[in-house]
Amino acid sequence: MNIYNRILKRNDTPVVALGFFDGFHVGHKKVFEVLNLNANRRRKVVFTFKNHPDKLLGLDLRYILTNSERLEFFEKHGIEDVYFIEFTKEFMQIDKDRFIKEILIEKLNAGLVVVGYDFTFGYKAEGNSEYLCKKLKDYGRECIVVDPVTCNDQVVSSTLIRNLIMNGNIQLANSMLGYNFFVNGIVKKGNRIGRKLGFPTLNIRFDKNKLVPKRGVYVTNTIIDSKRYISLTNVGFNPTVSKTQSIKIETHVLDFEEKMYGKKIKIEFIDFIREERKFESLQELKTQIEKDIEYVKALFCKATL
Ligand SMILES: Cc1cc2nc3c(=O)[nH]c(=O)nc-3n(C[C@H](O)[C@H](O)[C@H](O)COP(=O)(O)O)c2cc1C
Ligand SMILES: Nc1ncnc2c1ncn2[C@@H]1O[C@H](COP(=O)(O)OP(=O)(O)OP(=O)(O)O)[C@@H](O)[C@H]1O
Repeated sequence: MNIYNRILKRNDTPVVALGFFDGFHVGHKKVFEVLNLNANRRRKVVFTFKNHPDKLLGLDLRYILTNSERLEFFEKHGIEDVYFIEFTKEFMQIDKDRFIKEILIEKLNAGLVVVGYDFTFGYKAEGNSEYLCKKLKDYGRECIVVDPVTCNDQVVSSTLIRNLIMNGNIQLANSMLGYNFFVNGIVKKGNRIGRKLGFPTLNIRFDKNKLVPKRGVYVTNTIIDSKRYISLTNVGFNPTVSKTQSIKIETHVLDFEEKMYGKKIKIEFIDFIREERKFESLQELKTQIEKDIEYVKALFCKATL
């Protein structure tokens, strides 16, 4: 897959999907399915931004997928060329008609454009999918608008999924994503209290733009060297043992003892177990973690019956 940071003039007539696609949820997947089905041997292209437009407008936004994870999803779904553009104050000034004429027609030479029902574009998001298709047809180009994809009677969106994850509603978020929400990280040194407690944990360093689930304890899968292990993950400040205000993600992997510093792991979130609490003593924390582990072990026993 080619990644372009500038928009160069094309001579072929590619099929183009438009959007930010954070999370690559089931609605986004549908857009890509429609693109693939209608490509007819034309090159499959995505036009997207590196940074979310709302971030430039001052919103403190964390992403469901980091940029490299988002690019991986594009590649897995058949995309050949990505226009991965910085959303700047200058770009923001481009109005809807200039976007269609100068970018989609004169530069990308799009033969077909695929967007979802709620796609907006151009200065102040004044263009919508209906306007886009009408104009593209005037230029003799094809355009398809994908109907809203729903889950549990709700229209799926990146914003909704971010809120579910931030509120600990991982199961519904995962249904809407079509895969388990995950955080990739590199194992770093912790305070080495876990080992003393009898529950060693892998503490991770992760992308500062990655969305972090609500503080608490989760049932997770940890993927190490392509192997999947059942694990329990704590997201929070470890208030029982520390005064830090920076959020930590650490996972206790069941039946796993290896040294891991510097290695890459992936933590997939399955379900929220409980809030993170400040315990009066290490012994109370230890007793609670023992209960958490019993709870998770019982879950997986039932699952294998
Ligand atoms: C399953 C699990 C649940 C945890 N729950 C809490 C909690 O409720 N409150 C808390 O202060 N720390 C909690 N922790 C974090 C522990 O304080 C932390 O793992 C321990 O201090 C070891 O940290 P270290 O790896 O930096 O040495 C939890 C950790 C795990 C693995
Ligand atoms: N549920 C959905 N069904 C069909 N198409 C969708 C759905 N959600 C998004 N799309 C389409 O996917 C493309 C990328 O959308 P975008 O990145 O804005 O995601 P979003 O989920 O709509 O995000 P937000 O919550 O910020 O509105 C757009 O063309 C959009 O219309």
